[in-house]
Amino acid sequence: MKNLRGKALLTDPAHTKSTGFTYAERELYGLRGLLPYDVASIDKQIERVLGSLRCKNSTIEKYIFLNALLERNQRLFYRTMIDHIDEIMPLVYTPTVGEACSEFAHIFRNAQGFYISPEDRGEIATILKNWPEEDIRVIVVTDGERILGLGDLGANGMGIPIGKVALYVACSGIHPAQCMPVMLDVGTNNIALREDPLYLGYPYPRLNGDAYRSLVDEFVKAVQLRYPSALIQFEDFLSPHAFEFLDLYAQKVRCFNDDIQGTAAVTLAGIYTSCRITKKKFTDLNIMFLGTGSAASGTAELAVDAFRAAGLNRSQAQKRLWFIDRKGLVTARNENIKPRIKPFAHEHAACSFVDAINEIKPDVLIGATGVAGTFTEAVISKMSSVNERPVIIALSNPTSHTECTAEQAYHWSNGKVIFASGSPFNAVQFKDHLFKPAQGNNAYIFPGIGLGIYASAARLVTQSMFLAAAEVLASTVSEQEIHSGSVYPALSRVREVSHAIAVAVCHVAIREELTSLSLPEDISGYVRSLMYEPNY
Ligand SMILES: NC(=O)c1ccc[n+]([C@@H]2O[C@H](COP(=O)([O-])OP(=O)(O)OC[C@H]3O[C@@H](n4cnc5c(N)ncnc54)[C@H](O)[C@@H]3O)[C@@H](O)[C@H]2O)c1
Ligand SMILES: O=C(O)C[C@H](O)C(=O)O
Ligand SMILES: [Mg+2]
Repeated sequence: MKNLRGKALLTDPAHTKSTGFTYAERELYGLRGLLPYDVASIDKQIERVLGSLRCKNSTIEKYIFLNALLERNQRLFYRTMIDHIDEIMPLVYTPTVGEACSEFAHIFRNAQGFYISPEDRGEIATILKNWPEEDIRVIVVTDGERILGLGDLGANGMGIPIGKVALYVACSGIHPAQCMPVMLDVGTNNIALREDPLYLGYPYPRLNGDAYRSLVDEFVKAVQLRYPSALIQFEDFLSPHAFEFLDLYAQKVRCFNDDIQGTAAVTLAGIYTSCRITKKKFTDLNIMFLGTGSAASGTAELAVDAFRAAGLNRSQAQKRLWFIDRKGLVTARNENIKPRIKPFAHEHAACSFVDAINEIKPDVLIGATGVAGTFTEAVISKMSSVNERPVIIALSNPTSHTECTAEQAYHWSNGKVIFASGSPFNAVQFKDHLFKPAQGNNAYIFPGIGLGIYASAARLVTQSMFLAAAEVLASTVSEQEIHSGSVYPALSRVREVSHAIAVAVCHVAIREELTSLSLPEDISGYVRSLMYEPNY
């Protein structure tokens, strides 16, 4: 415990137990007189935390309160989060984190995470040595250009890596000291931010072209030097940069893009589970996407792998996937089709979104636009008229940017829809049924992927790992959850899910010869032994 004593120990967030120090510890560490009489159990402290939390009037105040707790007492924060994940996750992650990013410069208290600006060019490897931890296993990095559906938030986007790191710890048990949030602050094209006198970031237009790419490259290389065991998670980069960096680095370093690959796996899992409700065969499904960006094309690409694994050839698989953009159906006749969308631009007459649903009759509709209200009543009614049980996944975050709300989905489909959404919604009473929509968020995937990479020390992160993660996630959904309309397991089981995903990742790493570790026979027990449990 770093020989901490007295006030220094009491105020050290990683080591304090606050009122939880026993009398013997108070004697030993020079804490007598520094604490009130009562020795509180962690459960009693949690009760106090929840009492104060629930008095706050707004979600942003709750965010600030929880962040302050994290800075004060790490173990208490994570124990509270793990034990009350349904209540806490939406406050430290999506959707509140969106609000926190928008307000970041105004609610800022203390720097968390690592900031790199263009002025650090040529010195990134050197300044990385300022980070106090020696054994980093997970780095979540953003350049803030596509923060959820909120657009370019510049350095305010740091809230996202901080939130994702909290999920790594709470949802898969990677130790907080081994996770690092990073902001590649290359400027912002958001003029309102640059003009905000309180803005904390590099107050210039975004770097672009070679200047931008070479800074990202320097960062990736510096990480290999300073933290060779780290996994780099690219987060909330705008496409096409998102794809560009994935294509450039995925075969060279231990990295993945969460918006492309993590999202693909969670969405695919939801589709797999929906087949248990609809009784449709997976390989018979037609899937339609609204939006042609990272999340949608990443999902389509993983779906191709899934269809192929289930017996279709590549061309048959691609034909099951359809894209809608702002102008309607993307067909082979369109001009300037994005390279990643080309395989899914099929021969078809041009038509509107609703007409495309009528003609193609997709079983599954996925929204990844970042634009609220794009699943209109006409869209949902049409999905319900061509399907007995339409499957609709509105991925966009935060809640204010969702393609449709859960309430709209159940009402407009007359209770027929199987619905999931990127941001959480409360249960919806429709007629005599209480629907509990599930949260289709990559939070079910990336923590387990990270833990699996940590455990296996795999050199690379591969598509097969995401495919395996999707299968594992789908397999964890219980019959009861399915009955209540959920295609994902309850959040309260997310650690169990992450553990299972990590075990699957280890198996893929062995199968694909990506690890030089000789993993113990009991991989499940081994992975569990790595999971941090915040207790005193
Ligand atoms: N639930 C999750 O786990 C999860 C994961 C990743 C992304 N997302 C969310 O998905 C959204 C999109 O993320 P992305 O990374 O794919 O962004 P992106 O910018 O790469 O893609 C957005 C796409 O939507 C299209 N679009 C915008 N408005 C449209 C409209 N009215 N009609 C049709 N298409 C339209 C854009 O042209 C673009 O192709 C964001 O809100 C993000 O928060 C959710
Ligand atoms: O951050 C989230 O909640 C999911 C996803 O990574 C997103 O960008 O929306
Ligand atoms: Mg994201």
